[in-house]
Amino acid sequence: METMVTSKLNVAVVGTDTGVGKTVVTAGVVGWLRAAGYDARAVKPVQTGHPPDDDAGFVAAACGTHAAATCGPRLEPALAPAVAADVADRTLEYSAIRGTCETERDRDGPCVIEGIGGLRVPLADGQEVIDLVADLGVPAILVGRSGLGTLNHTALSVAALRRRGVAVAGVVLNQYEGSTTAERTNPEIIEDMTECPVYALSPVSMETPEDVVAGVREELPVEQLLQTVASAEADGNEVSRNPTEFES
Ligand SMILES: Nc1ncnc2c1ncn2[C@@H]1O[C@H](COP(=O)(O)OP(=O)(O)OP(=O)(O)O)[C@@H](O)[C@H]1O
Ligand SMILES: C[C@H](N)[C@@H](CCCCCC(=O)O)NC(=O)O
Ligand SMILES: [Mg+2]
Repeated sequence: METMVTSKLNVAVVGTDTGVGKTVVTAGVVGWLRAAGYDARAVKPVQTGHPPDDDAGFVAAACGTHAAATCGPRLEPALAPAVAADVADRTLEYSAIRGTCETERDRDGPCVIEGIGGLRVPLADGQEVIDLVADLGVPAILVGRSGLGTLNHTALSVAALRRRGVAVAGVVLNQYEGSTTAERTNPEIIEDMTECPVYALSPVSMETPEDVVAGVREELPVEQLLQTVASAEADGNEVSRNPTEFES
């Protein structure tokens, strides 16, 4: 399959919640792009829960170079950025956060912006994660859980992104094992509900950060996913494809 990825591919990897796998998917996408010869870089607009949380550090380690990721302000409280800033008596400025992401978006090479928690997470100055994604004008990949409960979270998140004019290039149902009826039926139901391409990412080895890149590349059709991103970015529309074949 000819790679349609352009050197200027930009995408936001957002989630239905915190802890759903945005960093794992980001590491896999950036790792795939860098292995394909693109100077791809992830940007974490704000990192809270730091330490120990360090998403940019994880992506950099997974890709074997600090050039693979960068991070905005880091705050210690494991809370929404606006709340963490309040608790830690720090000041966050939305314009600065947005400016950093715009600089990364406009540099040469693909840019992968990772969200913070889910979409309605307060960032700064009354702005939320979804406002940043909309302001950056890039398509999104939505990462969600695979099991019971994800229909609601995923459909609500896709609707919120669309209401803001954000093209949803695909949904990644993470840690998919197909071990429950909900898991097995969710991908096609979500495709019907959202008309988004749905990709299932199985559990991958987290032994080392590098394992994650190899695992995601093995489990996720990254090239196909990035082609839907490239199409969505090129014409701002969303792409749909034939219903996914999942054993049920
Ligand atoms: N496909 C996977 N296979 C195995 N473990 C996974 C997978 N995806 C996520 N995990 C586990 O879930 C944890 C949380 O994933 P991740 O850090 O990517 O979530 P996140 O959405 O980026 O969270 P945050 O909102 O804090 O940024 C990982 O540290 C890992 O332990
Ligand atoms: C601490 C977590 N890791 C995450 C913050 C998640 C905020 C969730 C807020 C909420 O939805 O209740 N921070 C981050 O992704 O930088
Ligand atoms: Mg993360």
